[in-house]
Amino acid sequence: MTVSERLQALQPTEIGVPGPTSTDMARAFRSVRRDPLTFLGQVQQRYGDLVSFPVPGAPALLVNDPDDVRHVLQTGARHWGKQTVQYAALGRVTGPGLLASAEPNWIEHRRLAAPAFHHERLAAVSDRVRSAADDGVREALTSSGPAVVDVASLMHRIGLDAVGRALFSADLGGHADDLLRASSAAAEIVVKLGRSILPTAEWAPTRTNLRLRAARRRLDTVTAQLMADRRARPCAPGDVPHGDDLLGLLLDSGLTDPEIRDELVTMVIAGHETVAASLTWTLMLLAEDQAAQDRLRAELAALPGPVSLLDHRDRIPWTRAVIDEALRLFPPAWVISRRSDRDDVVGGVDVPAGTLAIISPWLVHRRPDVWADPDEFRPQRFLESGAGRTAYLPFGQGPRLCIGRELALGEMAVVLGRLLATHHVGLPSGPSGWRRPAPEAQVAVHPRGGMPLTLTPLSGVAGGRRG
Ligand code: HEM
Repeated sequence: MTVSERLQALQPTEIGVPGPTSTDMARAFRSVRRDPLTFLGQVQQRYGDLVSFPVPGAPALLVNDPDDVRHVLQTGARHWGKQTVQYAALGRVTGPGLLASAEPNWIEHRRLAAPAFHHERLAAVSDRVRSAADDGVREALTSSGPAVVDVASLMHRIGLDAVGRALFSADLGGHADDLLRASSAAAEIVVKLGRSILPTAEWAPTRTNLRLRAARRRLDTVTAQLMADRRARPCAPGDVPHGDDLLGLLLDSGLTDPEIRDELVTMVIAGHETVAASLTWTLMLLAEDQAAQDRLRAELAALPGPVSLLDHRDRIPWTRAVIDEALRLFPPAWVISRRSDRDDVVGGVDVPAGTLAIISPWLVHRRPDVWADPDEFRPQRFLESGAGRTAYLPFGQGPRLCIGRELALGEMAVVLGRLLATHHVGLPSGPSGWRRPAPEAQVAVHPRGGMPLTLTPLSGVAGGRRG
């Protein structure tokens, strides 16, 4: 039976919610796989805020209304867990680490990891994140004149380095290439598995399984090395035995080595792909909007010292508004899924236990009833009180809210601060010949084919633009 025939044979559970039929899905199969963001947008436009997809067994619903989203992720969260294809696929790389875990003991792991993300801890690692940004910029930008640079790959490198230095106190330099390759390969396979409608057995020697195993082996080697290096490190009397960063906390927590490995891999994958993607889109938006870029540079230059991981909280409102708006337009986590463990009501409709809820921040953030001119880049809206906050979830909502939120927002401000203090960001072909790279929904939303932007040292910018 072909994929198309299998799709047509699916028997959805009828719950009286409109949505595409099996035949529609079979016809759209290729475009769904190629560009799920456009497909979801079209489906929402056609069928409304609650859309049913034809999958076998329990219903699958696209949930768009902000109140319904809050019900699934927050108020009713106890009964909407992570037993979904999306997280099962991720779990094949990260194991039951914090992000993929569908287990009730997830909360214990969260409590163990939380101190590594507390404010005092973030304040203490600001210097390290700054160094990661400085080193990345220095290595990549050696030219004294304008250079067209793929900022997507530059931000990947800096994002990975920053996570390593902030959470493992480790310069991942020696491992960076290996980790980048392994985590990108793993991420690509996770996406493929997550979209596959025909599950393959994990043991089967398929090309995907073999590549996944190779990526896992590389991730295992690097994390084992990180643990061994830390255990071998001498500890001064009175010090926390293995250090007070995330790696130290985990090593002293009583978790087993495989459990620690799962958390480390989770942080590497969750922590660098997302931040790198957010920074990439933010830089594109700033290259398109020179006034916003100048204002951000001026705000950061007016700080009494270098940008810290906590400044985004209240000291740099414009920079924070730019970041918030970039995360609205390009939320890296474009889809969040949950499955109910009991009968429930969503959007006024009775849904049975086992219902799958698909929530797309990409769609919620573009609701014209909440966000005026939703496709426009207008950071100012975040300076106006209460603007659209109920329909804003780049970091999720409820108990599974991103644990790395503060670190990510701080990192973005620090990296933007360091890069824009020395460089002007522009469009390679000038505004008239510029076409945005298409957003591609992978584990995070990345620009297809990279993001070439022109970076010019400030001394070399025409008119002597200064930060
Ligand atoms: C701009 C950057 C980031 C974005 C947009 C983002 C987005 C998200 C979202 C939407 C969730 C919730 C997923 C769900 O509810 O199913 C999440 C969870 C999570 N994120 Fe992030 N994230 C970012 C940065 C980070 C960083 C820097 C780290 C760590 C280094 C991190 C680690 C995690 C973990 C461990 C979870 C699972 C938390 C739990 O379930 O208890 N994230 N993130």
